[in-house]
Amino acid sequence: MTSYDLIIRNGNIVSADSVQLGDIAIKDGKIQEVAYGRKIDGDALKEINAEGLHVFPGLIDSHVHFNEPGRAEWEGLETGSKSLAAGGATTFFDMPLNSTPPTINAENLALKKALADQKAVVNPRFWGGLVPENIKDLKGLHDNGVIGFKAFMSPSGIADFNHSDDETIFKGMKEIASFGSILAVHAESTVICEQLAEEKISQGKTSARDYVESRPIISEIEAVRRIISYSEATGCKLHVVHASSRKVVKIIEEAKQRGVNVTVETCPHYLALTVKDLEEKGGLAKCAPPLRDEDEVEELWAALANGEIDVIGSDHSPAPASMKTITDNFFEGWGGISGAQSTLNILLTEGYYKRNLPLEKIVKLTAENPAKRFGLSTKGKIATGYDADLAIVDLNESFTLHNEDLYYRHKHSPYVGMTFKGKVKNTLVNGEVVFENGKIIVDKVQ
Ligand SMILES: NC(=O)N[C@H]1NC(=O)NC1=O
Ligand SMILES: [Zn+2]
Ligand SMILES: [Zn+2]
Repeated sequence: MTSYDLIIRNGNIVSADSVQLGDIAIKDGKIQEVAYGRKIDGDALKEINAEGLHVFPGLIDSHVHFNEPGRAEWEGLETGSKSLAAGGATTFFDMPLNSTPPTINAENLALKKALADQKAVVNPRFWGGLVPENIKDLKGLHDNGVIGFKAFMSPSGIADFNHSDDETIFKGMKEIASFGSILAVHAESTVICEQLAEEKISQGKTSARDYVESRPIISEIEAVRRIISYSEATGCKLHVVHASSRKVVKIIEEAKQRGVNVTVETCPHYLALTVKDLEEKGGLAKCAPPLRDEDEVEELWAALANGEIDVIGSDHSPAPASMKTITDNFFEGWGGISGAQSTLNILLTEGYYKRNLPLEKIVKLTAENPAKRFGLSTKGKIATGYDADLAIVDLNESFTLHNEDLYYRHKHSPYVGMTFKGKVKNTLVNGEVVFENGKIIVDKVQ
């Protein structure tokens, strides 16, 4: 009589507070037992020998744009989720925009959910959108299970997803607070960014540096200060996405200390790339907020080490190569980085190896914290009763990322050419091996 579906033997099990040798037994998609320092008795249909390897809780990517339905020529739920699995991620929260129709009412959410059920190889979850037109639809989205709501404080770059003026944000936050959900914001100041861009363009200043200067850190700070005030006035929980600088993080830190219910995310690109990369790699490295200079990058790592940042999300926002090619005008071309497959690689190589960021902190930022913040009560931990969402990693294996290694619909990324130390060997989703020996081995999530 077989007692388990799968036993992972002798792995270094990484949690938010320790790295310990042990066995993990799995049945019916759940972790049945975690045994530290001893062998689990019983047998299983399959065993994985994880000797010399590290077992992480699968990453929860709180921020991706997979663009289906409606813009599958940019990315898709299949290619996007496969890239996550190849990078050790087991759950994603898809953003409401870049898909058409955007996820701004329950009907549109149902369309996206149905597609994800058919195509995703890791667990899908969805953000709803807050736009000036849909305050009345927020409750319906909430009742249908969205993680929370996403609003843009500055133009989104997408015609069918309007950014929210202050009136909309305030009204929306009151409504979202009434049913206890959370608002995630893209926080840049419309006034600052638009006027600076106009000035630059009218003077013919369109270099990478000009683009960066048109979206300065103070523009993020201004928007974050405003939205924190609105959170304090409405009682609405707040999550600031893609902070590019520790100066932004500091504002949030101060608010937390006053008791404001606010968290902050940053992205691998703000930790691994600088303005120099934007100058060298061109459109591939264009995003908003833009990449910053080296000293800002180091400060952001310090903030991570110091526990000032809650969550790392990839903000994977891809587009076809033709839209990422910039010859001389950096105000043109798509702002959005293809990176979902590389989050753990960056945290291990640039964080753990280069800057002594403990593995435990990586687990906190990529699994435990997002699970807690966004109410995924059975995810984010390797413990009895939790979903068996796992990434098994060889910390000693190095590789150079090539275009053909990417599972994206468009096989490009600013990380191509980088050499990483730490390679994902297996990814398990709900107890099922979805990625093994460098290959995706399932068609959809079980
Ligand atoms: N629409 C969209 O995906 N925008 C994203 N891209 C980016 O670089 N920042 C964003 O907010
Ligand atoms: Zn954004
Ligand atoms: Zn985004």
